[in-house]
Amino acid sequence: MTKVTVLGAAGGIGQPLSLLLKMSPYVSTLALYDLRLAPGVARDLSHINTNSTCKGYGKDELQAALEGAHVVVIPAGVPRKPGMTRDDLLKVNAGIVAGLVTACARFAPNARILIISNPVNSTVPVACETLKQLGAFQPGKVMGVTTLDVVRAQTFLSDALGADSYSRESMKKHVTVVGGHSGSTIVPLIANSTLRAKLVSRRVYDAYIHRVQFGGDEVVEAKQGAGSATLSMALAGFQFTDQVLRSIHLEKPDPAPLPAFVYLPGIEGGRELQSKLNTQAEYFATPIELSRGDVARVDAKWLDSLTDAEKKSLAVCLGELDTNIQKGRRFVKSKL
Ligand SMILES: NC(=O)C1=CN([C@@H]2O[C@H](COP(=O)(O)OP(=O)(O)OC[C@H]3O[C@@H](n4cnc5c(N)ncnc54)[C@H](O)[C@@H]3O)[C@@H](O)[C@H]2O)C=CC1
Ligand SMILES: O=C([O-])CC(=O)C(=O)O
Repeated sequence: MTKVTVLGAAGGIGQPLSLLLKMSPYVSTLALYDLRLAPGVARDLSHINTNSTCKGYGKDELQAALEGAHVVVIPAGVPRKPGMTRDDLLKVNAGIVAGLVTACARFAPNARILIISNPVNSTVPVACETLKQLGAFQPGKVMGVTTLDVVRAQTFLSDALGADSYSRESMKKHVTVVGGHSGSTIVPLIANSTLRAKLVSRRVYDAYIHRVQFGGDEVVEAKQGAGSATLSMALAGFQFTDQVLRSIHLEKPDPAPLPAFVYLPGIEGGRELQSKLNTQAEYFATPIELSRGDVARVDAKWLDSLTDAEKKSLAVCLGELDTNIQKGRRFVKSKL
């Protein structure tokens, strides 16, 4: 019996994400919370003939939505409009995330908390620092969701190589993304040297990296002020949640293929990764090992096979990432 709670469930991401979760065999109770419309969205989904129950909770029902939750997914918060950076969202979204994780600490203290709300590079530090202050921080249970970068990196790699010869599905084993979730903090890594060489010889490598890093802008501009990626994000958010759910449910789940943005000092292998990266940045998106739904270890193996171009991207990423992290930290400190 697994209860999943979505906070921000009536939004552009929340609705399709909830639909996908309603289809999951690993979810028995789906709780949808939002300041508006959640009971309506939940009633709609509750007519679907899968085995989970689905209930909506309004503004004053956060406690009931969270009680007993094993996994809490947070897509609550404002999205970008053209001309804005993700950083511009921090002022509003930091307060929303801090408020919601405070409620998680009270009502679902052992739930895994999956944070989608932007800017992830700062909202994850906001969540972790808030939980630390409450004495409720369990580092392996807080994960920033950077899966959309991975999904894009795979799709765009197939496009850049020629989708006729290189299917999108087959790209899953060849590329991942580390770093953070905005602009140049997004660092795609192509593990397959033959594919990498093909991109370089076609002179499309730099354009490919740029497209992955700024894929969010493409959608924001195309939606002309009506928000940012919602459907591809719902799929990405579902893929990541599914990875966590499989780790909770299955005796021998497949190794987790998707990275997460996590607090390194609190996780086995994290300090080693930090020291190998030679960085002060305590939060970083990296491949993870899950155990019963919690991040048990982070992996530094990928560092051994970086190309010069990837090393350069990583250096740029680390410079910017720590600034984003400190902004999140400062927000929490300013509320003391
Ligand atoms: N991690 C990632 O890769 C991505 C993150 N995002 C981010 O996800 C967030 C949500 O995006 P959309 O769904 O498009 O926005 P949206 O505006 O369509 O939906 C957000 C929902 O959050 C709700 N909400 C606001 N404050 C709340 C609170 N305190 N408690 C519960 N619900 C609350 C709103 O009522 C709304 O229904 C944005 O911050 C966006 O930037 C978007 C795409 C990708
Ligand atoms: O670009 C945005 O604001 C939304 C987002 O994080 C993405 O699509 O990657």
